[in-house]
Amino acid sequence: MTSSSSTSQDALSFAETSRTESLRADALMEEDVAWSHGIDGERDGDQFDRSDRAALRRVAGLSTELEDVTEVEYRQLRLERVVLVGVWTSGTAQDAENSLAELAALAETAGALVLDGVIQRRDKPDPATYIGSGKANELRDLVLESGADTVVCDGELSPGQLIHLEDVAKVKVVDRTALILDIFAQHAKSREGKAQVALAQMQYMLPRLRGWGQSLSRQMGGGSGGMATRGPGETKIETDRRRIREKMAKMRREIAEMKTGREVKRQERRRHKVPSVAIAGYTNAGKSSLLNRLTGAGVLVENALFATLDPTVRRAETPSGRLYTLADTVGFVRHLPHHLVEAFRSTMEEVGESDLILHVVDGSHPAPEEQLAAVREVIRDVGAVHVPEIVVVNKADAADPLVLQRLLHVERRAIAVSARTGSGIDELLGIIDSELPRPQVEVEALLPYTEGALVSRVHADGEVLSEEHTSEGTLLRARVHEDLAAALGPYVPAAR
Ligand SMILES: Nc1nc2c(ncn2[C@@H]2O[C@H](COP(=O)(O)OP(=O)(O)OP(=O)(O)O)[C@@H](O)[C@H]2O)c(=O)[nH]1
Ligand SMILES: [Mg+2]
Repeated sequence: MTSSSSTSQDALSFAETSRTESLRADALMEEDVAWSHGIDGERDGDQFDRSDRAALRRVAGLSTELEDVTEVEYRQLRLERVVLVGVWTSGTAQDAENSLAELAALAETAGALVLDGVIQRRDKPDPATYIGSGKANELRDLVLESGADTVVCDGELSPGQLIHLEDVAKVKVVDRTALILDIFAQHAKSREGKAQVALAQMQYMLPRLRGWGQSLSRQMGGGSGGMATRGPGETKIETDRRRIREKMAKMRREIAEMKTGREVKRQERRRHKVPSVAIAGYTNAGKSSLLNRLTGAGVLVENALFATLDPTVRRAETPSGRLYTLADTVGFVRHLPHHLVEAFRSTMEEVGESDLILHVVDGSHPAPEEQLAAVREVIRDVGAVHVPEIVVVNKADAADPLVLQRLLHVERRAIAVSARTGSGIDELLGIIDSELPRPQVEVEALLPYTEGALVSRVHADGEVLSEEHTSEGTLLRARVHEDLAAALGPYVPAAR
């Protein structure tokens, strides 16, 4: 390391420059915002503390890279070595451990290496430091020992809590919400998905700007020549907030437009009376795998949380030959930040408007019942309670047979399958067939052989009860929708 690089490393005091949201703010607000590049001195009386933090840094050589890292690179750099912290307020010790194990999976999904995890028993999180000042000191030791560069808390922390805990731990502190948002940002593929995530991030960020007021412009600093351009903190915060709000309003309009487009498509499906099935479930339950199994579609399957963020709708056919659509959905997770639920509501509405929900749960997970409950809460949240639900206990190949038995016993309408081996899939297809709404009108029609297309339509959209090839044409008895019944009208024999 040259001396110049260590100087700039000092300037980029770790804890202060590294809040996910502050750089995110930079990225979200794009290049039209000229951040001031102040480095030092915005918060007086903090100088010693800050050099202290710089001394604690364990990751070498970041300073030179930081100036032009992309968001993703930033995250990989920053969420490299993490220590997890949970506050256990209710439930059993096992519940607390499961929750922290899930946080570890989330952190790994975000690209972090989990070094350690601690759980603290408290009646409620400490208003100042989340875990209490004594524990915060212990945490600091743990951070030092393990060489972690980040602490991830299993909850949503107030801006004040984040700052206090950072002051003690002397490394960056992020909460579960920020982590989920980060993963969402990484995985969203469609324009709408990306826009929704960006909006949720801004929403999350907005109230936290004030808490960081005095040091925000310094946090934004990345260059070594920034001191001269430093602006007055509070005024700048106000400008930033206004710009973020403007950007959010614009984004909301754009999302509304995109939603109209999707609504049109959905109405088209409804007009054609194609029944729809939504695959919902906890993240990593195997929803995409099941979709693949059921339709042979090549949907991304990853052993990562939130591999799917954009709704994927596939055409499928029941064993009896009826067409329906099968939609993959975003995975649910406990403590999904409420504004994120809001942001994803449009995606989840699809679930509410489907004819059947396949609620996939990972049978090999330590607490599948909890996952079921968490997902149902969201299903209730988006007003989809009226939609019939089949519980699909997946990963039967890897699950404890006793757990499977228990789930199938408790859940009234449940089936155990393995998307991996294919076991239970035929039975599931049969259930889908019988659960899908049936066309209402029963007709008999004699279709001349020139009307092959209409015959095909009856097969695809309706339910053929009998079919006979006569000398005059195809004699069909079928249940069909009103539209199709009208189309068949001319061929319905006047008298039997
Ligand atoms: N053993 C076993 N593993 C499975 C089965 N189905 C899926 N998996 C694995 O579980 C992991 C998650 O599968 P996905 O289909 O991506 O899960 P998902 O519910 O779509 O996940 P998200 O989109 O991230 O919410 C992958 O590693 C799959 O290979 C199964 O039946 N048995
Ligand atoms: Mg998926």
